[in-house]
Amino acid sequence: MKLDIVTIFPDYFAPLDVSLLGKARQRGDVDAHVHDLRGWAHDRHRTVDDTPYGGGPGMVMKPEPWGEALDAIVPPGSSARLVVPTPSGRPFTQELAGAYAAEPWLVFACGRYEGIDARVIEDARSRMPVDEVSIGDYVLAGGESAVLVMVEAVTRLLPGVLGNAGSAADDSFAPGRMEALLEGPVYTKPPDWRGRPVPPVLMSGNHGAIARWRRDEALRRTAAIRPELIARNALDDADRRTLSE
Ligand SMILES: CN1CCC[C@H](Cn2ccc3ccc(-c4n[nH]c(N)c4C#N)cc32)C1
Repeated sequence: MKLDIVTIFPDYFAPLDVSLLGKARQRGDVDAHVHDLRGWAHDRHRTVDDTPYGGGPGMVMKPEPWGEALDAIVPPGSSARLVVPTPSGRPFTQELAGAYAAEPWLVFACGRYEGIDARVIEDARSRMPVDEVSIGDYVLAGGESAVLVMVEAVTRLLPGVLGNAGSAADDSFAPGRMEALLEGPVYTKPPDWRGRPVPPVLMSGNHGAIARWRRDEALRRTAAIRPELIARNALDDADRRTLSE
């Protein structure tokens, strides 16, 4: 997968060089490049913002630097999808992360101030698919944190990145039977810690009983914390018994 990120804070993306994603980059599974938008701002002060037409608070990101940046990064006819984080975007979900993991090339545009001049998105839509996406119902100061979240959620789904292909398939919200259940509790050594034992079933070696216990814990947690998600799952009689307890 090819990733390009345009931002006025390139240092924000130092985390892309660590952990699993850093290894994926070193292996060549992910070809990621971070671009400083100010490289396409040609005045002495490298200006990327100006006052909003119609008045109002704050500043708006000028269209010219963005237009030149996207022209330079995405040549006409290439197959990039532009992803623009914004609080007014469609929700970023595990399903969308899975769709993005199948894309050959994602370009992320990190806005700041009050956002990017709307004509930048309009112009980009004339030559590539553009998604305006939100990572949640709260307001950040810019798009960089959202891009870090999306890049992690997407690249962990790429073959070989997690190093344990089964993990992503068992995620909450991953397609499949555990469609939208919250993760249950996890445990590791020691078997007893501060007088708190690990649930005995997890050390029983009975894989059927372990799977049932894990699903029951996920059902109970989901019913308690996100009851609206229960209906999104294919429940069997055993599930319904657990939820009726
Ligand atoms: C007061 N104003 C309101 C409009 C947005 C201004 C800050 N900002 C500028 C660019 C930009 C990009 C994303 C986000 C953002 N916030 N929350 C989310 N879930 C996001 C996502 N994805 C926020 C952003 C602040």
